[in-house]
Amino acid sequence: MKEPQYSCNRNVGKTCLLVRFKDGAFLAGSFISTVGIDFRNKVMNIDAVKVKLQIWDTAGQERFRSLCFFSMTLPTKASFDNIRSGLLYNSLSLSLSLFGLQAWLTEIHEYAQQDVVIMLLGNKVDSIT
Ligand SMILES: Nc1nc2c(ncn2[C@@H]2O[C@H](COP(=O)(O)OP(=O)(O)OP(=O)(O)O)[C@@H](O)[C@H]2O)c(=O)[nH]1
Repeated sequence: MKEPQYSCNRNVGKTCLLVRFKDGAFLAGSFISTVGIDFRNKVMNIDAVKVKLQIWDTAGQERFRSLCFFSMTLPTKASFDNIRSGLLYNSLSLSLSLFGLQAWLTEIHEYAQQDVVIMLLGNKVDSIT
């Protein structure tokens, strides 16, 4: 199962949430932007069946966006064709991070399968002022 991860803006916490999900750790402090795209695998037991999740962590920065889409459209196994679901992130502490979601939705619907499942996640709930 391929489970990519999308977002609209940088610095909303995509990598942190992914690391937390995979390793149970939180990356506090210094922050390094994702360049292009990154992958992480996690094997889970669901109803006694072993399922391998492949989660893609995309770049939030506009200047790395074309690299990210280039990687996704390469004619390899890791391509848009294999996308089963997408996670759209926004930071609840930054109302601006909602802008740009439409662009990601358009890309997903253009390239991914018709029945792709999309989930909207709100992060940084602790930083709402
Ligand atoms: N307060 C708070 N900070 C967070 C939370 N999640 C992540 N951060 C911080 O937000 C910063 C950015 O986190 P990343 O996970 O690198 O963000 P990203 O969306 O992957 O960034 P790009 O790769 O540039 O798109 C880091 O300094 C994290 O420590 C959260 O839930 N609360």
